[in-house]
Amino acid sequence: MTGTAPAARPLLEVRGLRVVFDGFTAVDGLDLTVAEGELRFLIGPNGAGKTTLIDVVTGLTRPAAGQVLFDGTELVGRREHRIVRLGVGRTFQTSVVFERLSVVENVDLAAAFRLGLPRLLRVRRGVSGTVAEALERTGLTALADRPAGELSHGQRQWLEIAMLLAQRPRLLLLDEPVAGMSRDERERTGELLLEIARDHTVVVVEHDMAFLRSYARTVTVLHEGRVLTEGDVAQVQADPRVREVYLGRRGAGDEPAVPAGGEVG
Ligand SMILES: Nc1ncnc2c1ncn2[C@@H]1O[C@H](COP(=O)(O)OP(=O)(O)OP(=O)(O)O)[C@@H](O)[C@H]1O
Repeated sequence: MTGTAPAARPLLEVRGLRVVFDGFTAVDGLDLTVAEGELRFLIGPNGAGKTTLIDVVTGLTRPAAGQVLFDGTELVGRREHRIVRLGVGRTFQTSVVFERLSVVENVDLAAAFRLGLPRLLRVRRGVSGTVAEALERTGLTALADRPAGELSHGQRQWLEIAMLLAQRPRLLLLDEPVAGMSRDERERTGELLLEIARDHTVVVVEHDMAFLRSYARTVTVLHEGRVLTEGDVAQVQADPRVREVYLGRRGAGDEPAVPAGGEVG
C-alpha cells in the first residue's frame, strides 16, 4: 500500500457500547474502530473494561446497548460459535488447552470447531494443511506429538495462538499474551504477533510497557469503560490524562505501566 492510498476499511466497529453487570456499568459508551490489517494494542488500568470489550465482541457477554460490527455484520445477539465461524477468534487470560491431548490434536480440534459438525463428519482424518501451517507459524511443529500438559508456559500460549490460527480468523483478539512469560518468550511472542499481523487484524490487550514499546503500533487507552485516548506509544505515554489514570499503578510487567520519564522517542 502506498502513502497516498485511502485508509483501510474498518473491520471492527464498536459504537456506543454499554455493558451493565447487576447495576454496575462496566462499559459506558465505548466507541472503537479497528481497520483491516491493524495491529492494535489496548491498555488501561485494572477494571477499565478491556476484557469485557473482548467478551462482547466474541458473544460471551451481551451489552445493554450499542453495536459491534464485524466487516459490517452485527455481532450483538449472535452466539459464540457463530462469531468464531464469521472469522473472529480470541484467547483467554486462562488457558483452554486439553492437557492430555497432544499439541497437534489440540490444534486439530480447534480447526474442527470452526468447520462445524456436518462438514467435520465429511473431513477425512489426518493433519490438514491449515493445522500444519498453524503449528509451523507458531514454531510448534517439533512438539506436535507432545501432550499439551508437558509444554512450558510460553509454549502453551503459542499453542493457544496456533489453535486460533487453525480457525482461520480474520480478527484475532489476544488477552495478555505475554503475561508470566520470560524475556525470551516475550520476544518470540512479539515477533510472532508481527508475523501474524502481516495477514490478520490483531487486537492485543497488554499491560507490559516494555513489550508495547517494542511491538505496538497504535495504542488505545481505556478508562472506566470508555476510550480515553488513542495514538502511537509515544503519544499515549506523553498524554497527561493517561499518566493521571495510571498514577501510582503498576502494570503486569516489572515497571510502571506508564513510566514518568518520556523515554519513548
Ligand atoms: N461478570 C461480571 N460481573 C460483575 N462485574 C464484572 C463482571 N465482569 C467484569 N466486571 C467488572 O467490570 C469492570 C471491567 O472489568 P474488565 O475485566 O473488563 O476490566 P479489564 O480492563 O479487563 O481489567 P484487568 O486489567 O484487571 O483484566 C470491572 O470493574 C469488573 O469488576
